[in-house]
Amino acid sequence: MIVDNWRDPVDAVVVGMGPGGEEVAGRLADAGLDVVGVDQRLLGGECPYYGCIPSKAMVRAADLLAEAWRVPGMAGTCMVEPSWAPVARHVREATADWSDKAAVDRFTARGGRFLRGRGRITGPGEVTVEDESGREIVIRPRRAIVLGTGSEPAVPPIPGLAGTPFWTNREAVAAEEVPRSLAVLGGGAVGLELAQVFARFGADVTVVEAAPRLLPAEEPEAGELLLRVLTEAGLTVHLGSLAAAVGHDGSAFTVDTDRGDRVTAERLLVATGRRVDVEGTGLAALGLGDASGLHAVPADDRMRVLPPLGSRPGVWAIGDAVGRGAFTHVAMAQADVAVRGILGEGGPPWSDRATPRVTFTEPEVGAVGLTEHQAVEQGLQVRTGTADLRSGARGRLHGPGGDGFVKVVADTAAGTLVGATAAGPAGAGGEMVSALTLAVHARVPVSDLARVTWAFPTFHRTIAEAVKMVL
Ligand SMILES: Cc1cc2nc3c(=O)[nH]c(=O)nc-3n(C[C@H](O)[C@H](O)[C@H](O)COP(=O)(O)OP(=O)(O)OC[C@H]3O[C@@H](n4cnc5c(N)ncnc54)[C@H](O)[C@@H]3O)c2cc1C
Ligand SMILES: NC(=O)c1ccc[n+]([C@@H]2O[C@H](COP(=O)([O-])OP(=O)(O)OC[C@H]3O[C@@H](n4cnc5c(N)ncnc54)[C@H](O)[C@@H]3O)[C@@H](O)[C@H]2O)c1
Repeated sequence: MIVDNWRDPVDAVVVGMGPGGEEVAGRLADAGLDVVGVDQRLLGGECPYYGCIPSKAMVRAADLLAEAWRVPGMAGTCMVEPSWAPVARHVREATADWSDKAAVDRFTARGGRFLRGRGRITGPGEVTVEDESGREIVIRPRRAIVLGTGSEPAVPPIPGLAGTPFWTNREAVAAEEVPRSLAVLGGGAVGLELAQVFARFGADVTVVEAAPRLLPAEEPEAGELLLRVLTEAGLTVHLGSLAAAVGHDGSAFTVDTDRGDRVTAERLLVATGRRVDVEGTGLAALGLGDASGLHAVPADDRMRVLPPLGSRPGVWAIGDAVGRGAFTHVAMAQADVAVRGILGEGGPPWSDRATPRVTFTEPEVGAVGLTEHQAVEQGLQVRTGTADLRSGARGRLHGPGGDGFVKVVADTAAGTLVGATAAGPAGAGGEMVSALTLAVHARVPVSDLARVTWAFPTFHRTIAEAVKMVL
């Protein structure tokens, strides 16, 4: 093993160059700091290569098909022959064929230096990177170590699963063909977005979800609506079902659930959440307890793991690794807080009070802040209002695919919204929730919201109907 000390002065080392790490490293480089960005895989992380970008390219194609199927009865006749080839091509283009050359060039053009390898903290103020040739490089930055190590698919220890050719999101987005049948473990965002895509392209899809409803982290109304729409479209959904055993005979998977159901499918997608490799960050070298027992990197609301002390650089952590929302916009917002901290600028700390999240199924489910259940659990006096999208003119006109609702959660003592959900046709749920995000973020009094003039005939006029109920 060759161990080398990094010779040039370094101000900051960013370990993990996903959307969060890339933002921190790029902005610090822009500010004139000597920055080394380290990633063991691709500069850009999960989102551009295996997550948001390829999955949304696939969702867009599937939505186009669904709209075309709605032409009969509303706009004439339409012959649609789904083909996966252009989708696979679009995904390859959108991911630059899983090459980060352009991203590395962009980063180095900003003055950063990129090191491909696995980094870990090996002592106070010290990061050791094992590069692809096995060489260990020790870097002692003067100002900051930033952990942006993200998350990876969590694969449950289901008997028989290990060693089978199952898919996670990483294989699913690289699919060159649509499987005849697909079993999906997990009815969260990853599972449902991809389940609907493959079903729309002709796969016979079965979803196995452990919780009693789909999208269990969101309002129950969202899960109920998705269940109805997906089962009407021919998907099979097993709720409250844990996969107890998996088998693979060389051509097909079997999944046996704890409720005695057996699902057989050509492909199996495991979409049961994400895991953070806390131990792999080397946190224990900072004396931060037994890192192997932690599910996320502990950071305060300034994204600090350890503040700078004397000549010792501070340690910051951002993104999926800190376990406070696994979304690209969360990683970017936390990156902004960390950058301001490292550069000694002021500004607000991180808050998830008005963090939006969108599941790009159809109905598309946008949500912000607290669900009703979470608000009650926090001891708030809660009033909710729910209005069907079809109670408005636009929803009624829309025809097939127009299912949706707006639900608002008000804190009656404060007189403001603390959470909201907007579900609607592809594109609409996420866009409708933008207005609600602003309302939660800016703590707009419900009495003011009730006086807003919303354009006619839009889906978002349904917000007015829901808000009336919490006045
Ligand atoms: C299928 C799918 C769809 C998604 N869709 C959306 C969406 O539509 N909208 C949205 O907001 N979010 C979406 N997400 C979530 C989003 O991708 C993540 O929240 C986001 O990528 C997190 O960014 P990050 O910077 O924290 O880390 P990541 O993107 O996870 O990147 C971490 C990087 O760190 C590297 N790394 C880890 N450990 C080390 C180490 N020890 N040394 C060196 N490098 C290391 C990894 O190789 C990786 O490149 C989706 C996720 C998936 C799986
Ligand atoms: N549109 C988006 O913004 C988007 C899209 C995809 C993913 N993401 C992010 O990535 C994260 C991970 O997504 P995900 O869908 O993998 O995780 P998730 O945690 O959202 O959902 C996983 C689901 O799997 C279920 N589950 C767990 N173990 C199971 C088992 N053994 N058998 C059956 N079901 C089981 C859980 O009950 C849960 O509903 C999300 O929380 C989200 O933050 C975001």
